[in-house]
Amino acid sequence: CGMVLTHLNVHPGECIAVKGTVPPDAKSFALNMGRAGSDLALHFNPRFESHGDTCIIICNSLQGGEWGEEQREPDFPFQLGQDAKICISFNDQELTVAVALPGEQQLKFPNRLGLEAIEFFSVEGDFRVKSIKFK
Ligand SMILES: C=CCO[C@@H]1O[C@H](CO)[C@@H](O[C@@H]2O[C@H](CO)[C@H](O)[C@H](OCc3cn(Cc4cccc(/C=C/CN=C(N)N)c4)nn3)[C@H]2O)[C@H](O)[C@H]1NC(C)=O
Repeated sequence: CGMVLTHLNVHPGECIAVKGTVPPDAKSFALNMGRAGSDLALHFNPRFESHGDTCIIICNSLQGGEWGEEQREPDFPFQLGQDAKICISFNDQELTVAVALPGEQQLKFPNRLGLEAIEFFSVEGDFRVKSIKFK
């Protein structure tokens, strides 16, 4: 039910810079990127309180509609009610998610799909996008 961008053709070395706000009552949001909604190199899912998880970032891939093995990141830079700036880039080895607001944190996730271009990008759940820039 969130924003969906397609036909993006983002290549290694370029980045997707998303700015937005986390609502004060947020439970969870997700940034998804890859070839299509069912073919994600990265599902980046900060959980404030969801699925029994509290303040943890879940990363995973989705191939042909099947989830891979979760990567669970306890370093949690997001704060309820605060703005956030998230820059996503990738190469043949990994995807990098740099959270520049609040704080400064980088998170890496293997490029399991061997993705060569990010065509699809979506935002789901409790995150109000203010701007998206392609750099
Ligand atoms: C312990 C039992 C077995 O283990 C659990 O098994 C679950 C099912 O596999 C995993 O959960 C799954 O994990 C996946 C990643 O791996 C995806 O995140 C998936 O969600 C897909 C999905 C996305 N979307 C859209 C969306 C995304 C974010 C927020 C909202 C809406 C927020 C509404 N806002 C409110 N209410 N304020 C909506 N919906 N579903 C989630 O179901 C758990 O992690 C896992 N837990 C552990 C500890 O292992």
